[in-house]
Amino acid sequence: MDLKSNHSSPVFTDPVHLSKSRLGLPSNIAPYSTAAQPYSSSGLYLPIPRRKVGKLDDVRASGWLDAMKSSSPPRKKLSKDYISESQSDETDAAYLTWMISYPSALNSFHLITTYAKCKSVVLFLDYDGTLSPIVDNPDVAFMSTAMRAAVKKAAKCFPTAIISGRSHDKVYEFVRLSELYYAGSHGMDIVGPVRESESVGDHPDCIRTTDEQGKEVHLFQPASEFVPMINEVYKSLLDITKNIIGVKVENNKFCVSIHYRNVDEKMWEEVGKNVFGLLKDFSHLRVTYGRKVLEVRPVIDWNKGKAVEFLLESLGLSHHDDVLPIYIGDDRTDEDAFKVLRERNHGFGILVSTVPKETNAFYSLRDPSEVQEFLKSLVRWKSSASSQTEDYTATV
Ligand SMILES: O=P(O)(O)OC[C@H]1O[C@H](O[C@H]2O[C@H](CO)[C@@H](O)[C@H](O)[C@H]2O)[C@H](O)[C@@H](O)[C@@H]1O
Repeated sequence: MDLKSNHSSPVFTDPVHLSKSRLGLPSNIAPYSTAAQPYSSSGLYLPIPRRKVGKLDDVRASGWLDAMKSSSPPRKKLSKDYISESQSDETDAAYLTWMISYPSALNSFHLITTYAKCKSVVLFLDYDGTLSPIVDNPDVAFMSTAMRAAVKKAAKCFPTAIISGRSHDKVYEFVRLSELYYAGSHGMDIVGPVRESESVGDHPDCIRTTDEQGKEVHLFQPASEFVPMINEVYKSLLDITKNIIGVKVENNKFCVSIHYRNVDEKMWEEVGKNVFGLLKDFSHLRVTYGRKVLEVRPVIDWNKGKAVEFLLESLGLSHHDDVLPIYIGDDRTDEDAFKVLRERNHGFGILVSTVPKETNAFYSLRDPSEVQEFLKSLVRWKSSASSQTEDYTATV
């Protein structure tokens, strides 16, 4: 997608200054807070403050190796192949127990649609591990044709957005559906719809431009000032990790991913030492943890949860009780979005996982094939609900 941009984004925003301006975004999200506050329709600029610097991230100061391990649980399929039957039964029992708290969204489908009745569903979908299976080489994490068809049909029924850690362009290349909204780089690269009635476009970090198809869109890049720094760190990371077999460094425009999936576990510490060692010189960058990946990103209070709020607002769906946002994701970074929905008591998250995990989601699905089934079920439900309404209208 070739987006023409000539705007430089003031990331180091002053919340006091911002609070004087207007935007239809939640105004009362406290600076430095990751928790969403109740919505106020008054609508002021959403401050995007830097998180406090000078203080190391909790896991950055110690325990990053544990965090690298715990964010990367072994794949169930592998463990089933290699562990004894009794261990496997134990794993299944633990999963079943976990599912009491996080029931399958497929088994709970009737309950979900009963709740969704008369509400407008909005879909937020993570990409890797949700729409495409996790594979060793991130460059070939393609989604299946069947999944693309399911997402396309879902997008015909419900506003649908992809929220990914990958750069906007890369995730768009994989998904290739122009009817969706995209938030790349963990929400730091959003292409959203233009709605004349909304004031989202007045935000200083938001520009109006055209996409590849010539469609008018809002481009929101709250971390654009970090691009030179991210490029510098990307180059340094390539250099300092070049002798660690299996490391892959990926430039995601507003963040950098350092993959250790193909690195011998004995060398994970070496990977961490290099990354955290380098970041000592970059106090405006921090690290988050994904599935066998460390992600270096700017120290701004922006994440997938904020991206969900931004998109809901762009769509004019933020303050409606009859809107039901559903977010499906598999990663730690998706927890920010699950948390926002849970705390606002507005919609719910569905965690994709084959292993029990602590989560802010309400429901679970095992893998992308179940995600596909869930999307297809939603489309069937929507179509039958619409035809029932049509029948009723024809009768009266
Ligand atoms: O937010 P997402 O769309 O889930 O993106 C998160 C990261 O996904 C990718 O890495 C993950 O998937 C790879 C392909 O299956 C896998 O090899 C890797 O181990 C996973 O961490 C992507 O490459 C990253 O840039 C994203 O940040």
